[in-house]
Amino acid sequence: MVTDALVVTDLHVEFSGFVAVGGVSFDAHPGEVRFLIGPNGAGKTTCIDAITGLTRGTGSARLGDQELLGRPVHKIVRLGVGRTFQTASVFDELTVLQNLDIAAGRHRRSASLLRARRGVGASIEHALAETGLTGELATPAGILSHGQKQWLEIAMLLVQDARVLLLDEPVAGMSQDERTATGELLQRIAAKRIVLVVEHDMDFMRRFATRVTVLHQGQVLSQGTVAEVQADPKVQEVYLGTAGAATTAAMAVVLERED
Ligand SMILES: Nc1ncnc2c1ncn2[C@@H]1O[C@H](COP(=O)(O)OP(=O)(O)OP(=O)(O)O)[C@@H](O)[C@H]1O
Repeated sequence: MVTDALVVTDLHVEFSGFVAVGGVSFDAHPGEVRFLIGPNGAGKTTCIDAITGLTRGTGSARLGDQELLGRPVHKIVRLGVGRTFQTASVFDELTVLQNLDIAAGRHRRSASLLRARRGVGASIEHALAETGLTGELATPAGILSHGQKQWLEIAMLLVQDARVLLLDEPVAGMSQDERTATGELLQRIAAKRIVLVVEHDMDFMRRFATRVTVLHQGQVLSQGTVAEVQADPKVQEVYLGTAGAATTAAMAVVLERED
């Protein structure tokens, strides 16, 4: 399965007259780990919210020949667009397998959990192996490490066979090893699916992004490879100037390393 491109054109989102996203265009293809970065309030999450139908946007967001904007959330999910949130939204009291069952739309009675392994479907088996969670099948999600919870969310999207994975700050709060494992996981997933990552972590972006779009105040500031974006004086000004205090230090480190 190789999916079509996601093409966002002239996306606008307003909140009571405030322009949060003011004409953003970018595209994402299978085979690349696509990053959306920018200072706090740049409009990154709002772009994802609009693409997934949580927020009303105008312009266009097409997956292949299907327009996503204007469709209800469940129809967009059915077209194969999945997302994660900044805070993992797994069911803590349920096991890893039960969470994956829910994602797969399956209902498994408690008694059958005892024979859980035998009843694991191929798609769940694959998602568990891909995300390194095979050994955690019967673990309640609530006691997984922070990184494992994020991987479970990604596994849930794989079980749903999402063609597009929109990931909002997937490595926030992760250890260095977990970040590396996540980056490698995203590279594997991106071979056949569209992976779009919203991140603040510049080191992670630098290691794993194939193409980057930099947003600033609801507009595209710069777009290109990591090297191109880092060399762009506009990006340097935003990250090293007055804007984006939270990410300035991180970007500065990246820029220094590039020298
Ligand atoms: N529901 C809403 N109502 C009003 N304003 C909103 C709403 N959601 C977002 N905004 C505003 O839109 C702008 C863009 O927010 P958004 O969350 O998309 O930024 P972001 O780039 O994802 O930032 P961060 O990195 O801090 O998550 C911000 O100024 C934010 O305050």
